[in-house]
Amino acid sequence: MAEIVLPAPLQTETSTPLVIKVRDLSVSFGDKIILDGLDLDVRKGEVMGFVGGSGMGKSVLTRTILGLTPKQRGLIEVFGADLDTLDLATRKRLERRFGVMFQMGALFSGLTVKQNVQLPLREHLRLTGRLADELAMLKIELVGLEPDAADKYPSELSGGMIKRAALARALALDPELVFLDEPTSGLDPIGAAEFDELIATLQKTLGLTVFMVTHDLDSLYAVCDRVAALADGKVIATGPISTMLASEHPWLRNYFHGKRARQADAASRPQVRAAPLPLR
Ligand SMILES: Nc1ncnc2c1ncn2[C@@H]1O[C@H](COP(=O)(O)OP(=O)(O)OP(=O)(O)O)[C@@H](O)[C@H]1O
Repeated sequence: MAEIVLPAPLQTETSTPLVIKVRDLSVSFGDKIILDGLDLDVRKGEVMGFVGGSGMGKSVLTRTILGLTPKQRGLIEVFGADLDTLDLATRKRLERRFGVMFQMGALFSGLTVKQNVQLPLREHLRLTGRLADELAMLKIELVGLEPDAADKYPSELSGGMIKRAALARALALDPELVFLDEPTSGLDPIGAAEFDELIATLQKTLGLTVFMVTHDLDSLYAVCDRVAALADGKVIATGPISTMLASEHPWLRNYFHGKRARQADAASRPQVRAAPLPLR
């Protein structure tokens, strides 16, 4: 019997596959409710910026998606799989598909940059020492560090170098999805702009999906395709910057129309602040 070939489904914007799907997520610590029925979609190939007031639960959401913080209720799917239901081996295989850059880099202080970058390689792959060295050096170069940074310890690095080393570690396993928790915090404006540019370039060239928690308005303008905003335990708005600017929600009005917001908006104009990717 002849094989029936079905046409490939149309990939409209709304049918872009979801890399992260969160539904009705609730997380509490004791009687303190942090996330309360939160829904979120992150689409394949996009940079999603995640914003919200300090202490609102951005890092808690990231850690819950990663399976590091337990949830009380709700569904979380990463690459279409509910991490809670996977056996250990399947879960490990899935975890190889995402990389994480924690707040402030979170490098191991007793390990060199190269050894830090090699940690995920050693955890997930059986490599010879030489191959692990070569792969780590590739990642170190990929993030714009000089080769001599490889043998330095975190205490010998500048803030910007620490961020780059942490990004190299997050990219060690060639992930499809990268979580970045406040990647530009603590950097001066020039360092932050360079880091934004690096993220945008890597996202484009490696075809990454990026979930980026940030307070940095410049990063939102320069790097993100869409933004999701967190308040009162829920995502209160999702969309491109234009959606955020049009929102009447008091927190969003304050965040996107306050004094610092106007500076970021002005700085995102050509020639003033490098915008590596056009806003979509
Ligand atoms: N393990 C934990 N036990 C108890 N409370 C916690 C725990 N982790 C986080 N919290 C609380 O959850 C709330 C949200 O914290 P989270 O770090 O997610 O905030 P955030 O939005 O990332 O803040 P910031 O922007 O300042 O980093 C805070 O009140 C924090 O104290």
